[in-house]
Amino acid sequence: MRIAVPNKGRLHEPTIDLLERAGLHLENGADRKLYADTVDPDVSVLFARAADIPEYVADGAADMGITGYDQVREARVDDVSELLDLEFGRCRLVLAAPEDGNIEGVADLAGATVATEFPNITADFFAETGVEPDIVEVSGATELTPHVEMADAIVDITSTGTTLKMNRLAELEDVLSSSVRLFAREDVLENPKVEEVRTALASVKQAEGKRYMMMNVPRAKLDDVRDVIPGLGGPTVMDIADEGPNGEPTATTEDGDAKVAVHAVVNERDVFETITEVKKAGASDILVTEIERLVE
Ligand SMILES: Nc1ncnc2c1ncn2[C@@H]1O[C@H](COP(=O)(O)OP(=O)(O)OP(=O)(O)O)[C@@H](O)[C@H]1O
Ligand SMILES: O=P(O)(O)OC[C@H]1O[C@H](OP(=O)(O)OP(=O)(O)O)[C@H](O)[C@@H]1O
Ligand SMILES: [Mg+2]
Repeated sequence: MRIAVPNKGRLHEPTIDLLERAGLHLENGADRKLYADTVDPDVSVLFARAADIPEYVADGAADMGITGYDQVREARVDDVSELLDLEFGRCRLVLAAPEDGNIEGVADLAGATVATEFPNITADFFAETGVEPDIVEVSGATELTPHVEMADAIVDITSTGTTLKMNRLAELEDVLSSSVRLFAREDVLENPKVEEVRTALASVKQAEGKRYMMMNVPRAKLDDVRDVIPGLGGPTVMDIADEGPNGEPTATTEDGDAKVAVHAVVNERDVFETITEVKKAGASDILVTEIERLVE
């Protein structure tokens, strides 16, 4: 099973990082190599340009791919299926035109010229509107084209909006929302490795924003603590087996009540409030740790 991943650009690092966190550590992948092995002898990696990845997967140079949804749509590939939204590389393709010009909407673009790195997506967008401008394909610096009279408007990527603003361009329409996706060629979907890779990557996404909380709770207070833990499912409750030098239980309250250990998975944003609440309910020795992976 070969996975095509971006060889450079802004998607390279986060993709490699995700594979690592999913347990697919890269080996023999020193700079400028086309291929890398992973710790799994059945999974290797092909480094390719973000824009080429959908075609490489469709043509069989790789079996699975990780790249932007914009690139998958632009490549117009058949026979590939999306498996997972990896939720990074979030951006939008938008139609934009000079702020102080006379293009204020799609209707003003009949007979005009639109420059883009995404001619197929742009053509599909205009086909829906019934307005058919000329579409000029450029390979970068699209934002400059309206200022050198190459185009009246552009369809380009935006995320923070800084580049559009710097080039005095105003957004007119949303064309496509994108994020990075995992996908595979349809004829390999039955291969169990595909599901293994998908589960491994999904488990990293599942764990993001989650924390593991551990605490000791007097048995008598267990219900109170349970009530304030917003865990995924119920918390896990365990007896504490420790014994003191004379065989007596060490995990007891000052009054000699036995304590139990309570473990729970909690959303990161709930941790602060949960600590306050469980302390109030009688918990002590509270520990919060990160979670690498979570398979539900
Ligand atoms: N500003 C952005 N914010 C979020 N995601 C982005 C942004 N720009 C691009 N992307 C996503 O990253 C993908 C690749 O863009 P990137 O700029 O890394 O490569 P590129 O410039 O097309 O590559 P190359 O340098 O090989 O020509 C895009 O197709 C899109 O999905
Ligand atoms: O809304 P913003 O946050 O300003 O992002 C938008 C910019 O990001 C991308 O370029 P990138 O930085 O990848 O440079 P590139 O042209 O070299 O690909 C894209 O092509 C836009 O120009
Ligand atoms: Mg770019």
